[in-house]
Order: sequence, then C-alpha cells, then structure tokens
Amino acid sequence: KLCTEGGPIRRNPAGNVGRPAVQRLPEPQDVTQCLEVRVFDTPPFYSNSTDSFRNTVEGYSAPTGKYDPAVRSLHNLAHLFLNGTGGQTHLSPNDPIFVLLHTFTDAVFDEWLRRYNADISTFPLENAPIGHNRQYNMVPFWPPVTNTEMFVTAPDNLGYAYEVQWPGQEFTVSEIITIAVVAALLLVAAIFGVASCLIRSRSTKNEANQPLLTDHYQRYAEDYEELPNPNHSMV
Ligand SMILES: O=C(O)c1cc2cc(O)c(O)cc2[nH]1
Repeated sequence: KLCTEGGPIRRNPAGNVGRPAVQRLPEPQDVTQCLEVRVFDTPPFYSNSTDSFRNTVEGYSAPTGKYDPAVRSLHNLAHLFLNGTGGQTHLSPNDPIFVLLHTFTDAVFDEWLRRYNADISTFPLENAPIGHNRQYNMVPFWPPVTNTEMFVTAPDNLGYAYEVQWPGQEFTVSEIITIAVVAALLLVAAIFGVASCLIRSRSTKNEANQPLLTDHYQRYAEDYEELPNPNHSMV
C-alpha cells in the first residue's frame, strides 16, 4: 500500500482551482521550445533566471526561456497539475509518477547536452545558490558527487541511453511566409517552364511542316517553268 505522511497517496489532477494556469499538462511543443534555449544558466542562477535552459526545464520560465513569475511550465507544471501528494515538494517522491516525471526531465537534459555538445564551461563557477556551483557537491546526494561529474550525457554517465522521439518543430509565422513565397515562386517557374516547352514544341511542329510548303511552292514554280512563254514564237 502506498502511503504518505498523511495517509494514502492523493491526487487531484487539475484540481488546483485557485491557479487556472496549472490546470493543464505541458505540451510536446513546450519541450521543443525548451530544447531551443541554448545557454545552460544565466545570473542570478536562480528561479528568476531568464533565457536559462536550467530554469526553463525546471519550469519557472515560459517554455521559450523568458522568465515570468506568473508562469509554471514543464517539470513544475506537471507537479502542480498532479496536485495532492505529487504537488508538494516534501511529499512528491512518494507519488510513483515522480520517477516517470523526473526520468523524462533528465531525458530532456540529456538531449540538451547532446544537441549542443555542451561543455562544463557553461555551468556557473560561482555565485549560484549553495550546492549549485560547478565544483560543489550536489545536495543531498551521498556519496558526494559534484555538478561537474553529473554534467555528462546518460550513456557516458549512467551506461544507458534514453529512447525518446522528440516532438517535431512547428514552423514560426515568418517561416510559414517564407515557405509560401518560395512555393509560389516555384509554381510560377514551373508554369513558365511548361508554357515555354509547349510553345517550343508547336514551333518545331511548324518547322516540320515547312518542307511540305516548300515542296508545294517548288511544284508551282516547276509548273510555271513548264508553261509556254507567251513571248516565244510557237512557229
Ligand atoms: O510551485 C512550483 O513551481 C512547484 C511545486 C512543486 C512541487 C514539487 O514536488 C516539486 O518537486 C517541484 C515543485 N514546483
């Protein structure tokens, strides 16, 4: 039987009625956008950092990376959507979904490391909260392990790889316009090409008719030469 401090596990997905913004789960597109945030972390290396991949995947920023105190996304949004046991920091590991959510969150981090071939120089060396500087041990793990040691892809660090089909990228408005313009130009070029081929084949046909005309006129010319010359005497 699964129990928390307060009794059996409780969930009330989307029951966070006082917070409409957390009554939905993250969307695949949110993951796509989060993976486009190139910089690992930005000052103050905290939950109000903007354009920080770390703060975005954690879910304190919008999926685009822009910090907004009213927003909860990705990891945090999933916790808050679950509500109950899964929505409270001190209890959430008691909810079995915790393992699934955190494994997926780690898979997003792993994909980010792989995609940008990230090296540790992007990890804050100093001024991050306690336990979060590059060479500090990660709290509360035992035996001690530094952030540097964990800033490695899963196959190198853990000996396994995540099998995830990352959602495809949706096109932006400007990309859609560019694609439409290029498609229209290609269409015009194709119409022009077909039309000029048709015109050329017609004129080739006309040229093919030309010898017949020439023969025709030649025959008239020969007939004309055979006619008696009215100026010549028939005597
Ligand atoms: O308010 C949040 O963003 C929030 C709630 C919550 C609960 C939890 O168990 C976590 O691990 C993270 C978290 N973030």
